[in-house]
Amino acid sequence: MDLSVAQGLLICLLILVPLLYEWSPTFKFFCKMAFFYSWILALAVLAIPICAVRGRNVENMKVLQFMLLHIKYLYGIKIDVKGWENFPLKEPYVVVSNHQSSVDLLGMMEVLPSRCVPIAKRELMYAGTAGLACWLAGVIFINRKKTDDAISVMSETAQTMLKEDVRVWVFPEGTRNHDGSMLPFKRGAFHLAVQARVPIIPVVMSSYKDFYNIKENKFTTGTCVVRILPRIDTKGLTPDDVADLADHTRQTMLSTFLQLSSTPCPASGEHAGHTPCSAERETHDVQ
Ligand SMILES: CCCCCC/C=C\CCCCCCCCCC(=O)SCCNC(=O)CCNC(=O)[C@H](O)C(C)(C)COP(=O)(O)OP(=O)(O)OC[C@H]1O[C@@H](n2cnc3c(N)ncnc32)[C@H](O)[C@@H]1OP(=O)(O)O
Ligand SMILES: CCCCCCCC/C=C\CCCCCCCC(=O)OC[C@@H](O)COP(=O)(O)O
Repeated sequence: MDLSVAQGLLICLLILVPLLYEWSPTFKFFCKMAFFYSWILALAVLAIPICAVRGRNVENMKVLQFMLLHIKYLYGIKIDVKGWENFPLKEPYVVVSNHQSSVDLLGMMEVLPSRCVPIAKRELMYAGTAGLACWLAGVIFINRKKTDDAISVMSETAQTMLKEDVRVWVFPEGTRNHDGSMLPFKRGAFHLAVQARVPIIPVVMSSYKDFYNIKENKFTTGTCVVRILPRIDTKGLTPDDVADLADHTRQTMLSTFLQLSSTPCPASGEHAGHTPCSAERETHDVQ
């Protein structure tokens, strides 16, 4: 290509891209998401050799946490954490949290306790450098398509938690949920807590609707409130109690989520397990 044509094209791009970025919310959203994932992949390149020195080790999660903490500043997202005192200082526990989007990574890194590893879908292990960094940091991968395999990994995890003093972070909805509510909870996290006889610490991240909406291609600056709720003990519970434990935890988290997000009452029956939100607001007194 003629040099002057190439220069002309480059100049056009340099002018057009910023203009498009300002004018088209869709383009802006796409750029912000693309940068989010690319930046994480690039940071992982730095993290891998540092983590590799220790080998696969939960202490490496501190390296990832430290390297990811600044991303909220790049995106102008303020994270307001309340309830730090509810994280027990010493013992292992299972953290359960709502899952709206990959942006949850920011809130998660803000409050991730020491020696705490997330349970993630197996596909994440193959996400290039990010997958390798996660593996080195001890992220527990489960195959969601093979329930028996997932259950046996979680049973092994119960042993590991006690033997190696590890905490586990689970998204009990089992998938991302963009609709401003919470899906019914899967039971793995609750079986895990009952098997290991450790408490559950619910963590609720407020709705991103004011600054992030995948359907509307919206990604602006904003504030997310992260609320760490009081522990829910599981001592003396048996597998027969797991369903009630999961329902109780979900009700507590959902009512907190609605309060934090000031979500208007969803139409009844939007998801199985919902109670009218006005009733929830009355019955749950957020700490
Ligand atoms: C610096 C650079 C850094 C670079 C990269 C860094 C990037 C990030 C840093 C790390 C951060 C990573 C963040 C990763 C987040 C990823 C989030 C996710 O991937 S979410 C998706 C994966 N997680 C989950 O799915 C967890 C929740 N799922 C469950 O708990 C499920 O129950 C299950 C997966 C165990 C099984 O699901 P399913 O097949 O759908 O079946 P169910 O209906 O739920 O259960 C079937 C019956 O089995 C019973 N059950 C479940 N678990 C157990 C168990 N452990 N023991 C015994 N029985 C169990 C369950 O009760 C059901 O029986 P029932 O009779 O119906 O009650
Ligand atoms: C050479 C291969 C290149 C692969 C490029 C992959 C790009 C990925 C880049 C970075 C990974 C960042 C990790 C962010 C973690 C976000 C966790 C997340 O949100 O997982 C989704 C999972 O909870 C539920 O998945 P689904 O909603 O069921 O789906």
